Amino acid sequence: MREDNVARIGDSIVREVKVEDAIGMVLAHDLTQILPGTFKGRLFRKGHRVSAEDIPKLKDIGKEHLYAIEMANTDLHEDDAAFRMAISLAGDNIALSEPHEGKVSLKSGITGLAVVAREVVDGINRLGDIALATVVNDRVVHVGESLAATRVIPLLVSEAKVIEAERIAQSYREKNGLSPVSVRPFRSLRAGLLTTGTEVFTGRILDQFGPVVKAKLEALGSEVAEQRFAPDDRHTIVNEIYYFLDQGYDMILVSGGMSVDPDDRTPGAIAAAGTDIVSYGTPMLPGSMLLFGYLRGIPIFGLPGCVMHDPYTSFDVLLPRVLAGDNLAKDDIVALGYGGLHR
Ligand SMILES: Nc1nc2c(c(=O)[nH]1)N[C@H]1C(S)=C(S)[C@@H](COP(=O)(O)OP(=O)(O)OC[C@H]3O[C@@H](n4cnc5c(N)ncnc54)[C@H](O)[C@@H]3O)O[C@H]1N2
Ligand code: MOO
Repeated sequence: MREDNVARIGDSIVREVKVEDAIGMVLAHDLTQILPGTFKGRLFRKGHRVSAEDIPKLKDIGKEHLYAIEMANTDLHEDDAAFRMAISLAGDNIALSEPHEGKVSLKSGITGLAVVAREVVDGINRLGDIALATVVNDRVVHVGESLAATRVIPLLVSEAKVIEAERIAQSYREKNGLSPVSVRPFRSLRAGLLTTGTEVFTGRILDQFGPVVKAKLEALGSEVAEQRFAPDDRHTIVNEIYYFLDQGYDMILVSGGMSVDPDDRTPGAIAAAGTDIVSYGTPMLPGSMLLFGYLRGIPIFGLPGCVMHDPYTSFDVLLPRVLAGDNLAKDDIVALGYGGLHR
């Protein structure tokens, strides 16, 4: 085996070996092929023993040299470092992928709400040489969906850096009693849905709110236990809200009549029923006319027409928070404005 070019990565010594001279050598890391539009992935796995047939394939992906590594015991291989960071971050309902091209993904084991501690993410990314990319906090994730991925930038990284990342994760865990990356499960709630609108009540037009709201709740493991209808009349709407309270439903939804017309009676009726209104008006588009409050401790939503029409509104942000058990306050609504323009 003829060796040229000896270098250091961290405290380790790496030798570049020409691929022609590498038959019998064991690959030190995954090797990636990219065929634009067709394929991007691992062509050779770490640990693969190079054979004569591999040489043209290695040249096709631009490899003229391979690394032979003498690892210092103060360094970690990219796969091992990424895996250790992932373990230190992972909490409830998280499953880890195998290391793949130096990357480990943290995936959800359930449908639930992502918990991602931004201070930990920023703290780890400030260290340099290691990368942690995540989804944003409070996002809905489904089974198998990635919340976060760890990756090391050089092939080998000083173990001290990984220990520092682990310390950041551990100190967050001690302070907050939960892991920096986890998934909160949803409660299964039974909701009453009151659909307002004289045009719907009288049969002039067909209800389109019911199917949309039912599908949204079911997708998160809850249900519309009963749907009722009311004309644009404040007294009737108040009485129907009390009917739902008497039934003991966990959540009350009132659709339609949320805007500025004289026939828009819903916000007034929800207030007249005695609701503690957290906010009427939500700084997100679509969904700005949404109302959220609590009536005798039961979450109650006033749902504007856009919920029926737009696939992603303020309802799609706040409903999962309620299902995860959050008690929403004014500041939670205020925070939706920044980044809340979706139309
Ligand atoms: N001048 C302004 N106009 C509007 C404003 C505003 O602030 N100033 N806000 C807009 C926003 S944002 C929304 S969202 C909409 C709708 O608000 P509403 O909740 O009051 O909706 P409605 O007036 O009740 O209905 C609008 C539209 O949808 C039809 N509808 C209602 N319910 C049903 C149902 N169950 N099934 C089928 N169709 C339904 C209704 O007949 C109307 O055609 O207001 C903007 N305008
Ligand atoms: O409540 Mo409207 O949503 O902003 O479309």
